[in-house]
Amino acid sequence: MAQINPSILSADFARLADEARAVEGADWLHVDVMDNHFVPNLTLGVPVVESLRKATDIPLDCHLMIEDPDRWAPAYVDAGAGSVTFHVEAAAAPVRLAREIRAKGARASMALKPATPIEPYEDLLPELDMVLVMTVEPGFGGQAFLDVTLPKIRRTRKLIERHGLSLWLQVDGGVSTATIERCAEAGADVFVAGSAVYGADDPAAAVAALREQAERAGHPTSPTTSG
Ligand SMILES: O=C(CO)[C@@H](O)[C@H](O)COP(=O)(O)O
Ligand SMILES: [Co+2]
Repeated sequence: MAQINPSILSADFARLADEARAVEGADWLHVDVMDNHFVPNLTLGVPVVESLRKATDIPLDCHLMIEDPDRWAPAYVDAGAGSVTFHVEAAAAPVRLAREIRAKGARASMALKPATPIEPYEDLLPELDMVLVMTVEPGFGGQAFLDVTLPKIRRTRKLIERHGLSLWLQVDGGVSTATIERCAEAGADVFVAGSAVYGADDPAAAVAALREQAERAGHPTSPTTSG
């Protein structure tokens, strides 16, 4: 089944608990952590993740857009994240970091900015539970989807298949009813959507519509779309 992860970056930060509950049919809640160094924007950190964990039953998918994730990522597992994504461009020791995240009980995920190729990191795939291919430059919600990332989604799906792995392949940035089919056809099976969900009159209905569209277009061999 295709998974839809609403990004709270597009939610009302003064009402985060309510905003989390507004999408309770969603698979994961995507939490964008930005440090104003790795990206030119600042959002939230460990205490907010701890509070969100208490406020909702949806598992938390923390996307760390921060420098030195080797140092900070484990604290997000302790705070209650079920999945922690670090940017490979920022990680000093990605294998060690992925192992540490998994050893602490969360899913480990590696993100790639639009211009970062997957091929140099092929050997890391068995250490991971998910790869995130960014479909906009990280830092802000509401940006236009970058079509130039579609070939990388396809190549990443092929590498996952070649290695016989059941990794999830997440896309994040500009995902909407206008772009989700292209992502699903290319092989993505986990879809982050911020403005397309929280900008809708009925966020829960927007999640359901996106999921249905992704499943119809889904790549036949991706583990989450083939049942
Ligand atoms: O990580 C990021 C942005 O850096 C995302 O998770 C955005 O929050 C997605 O927002 P939309 O592009 O869907 O509005
Ligand atoms: Co994100």
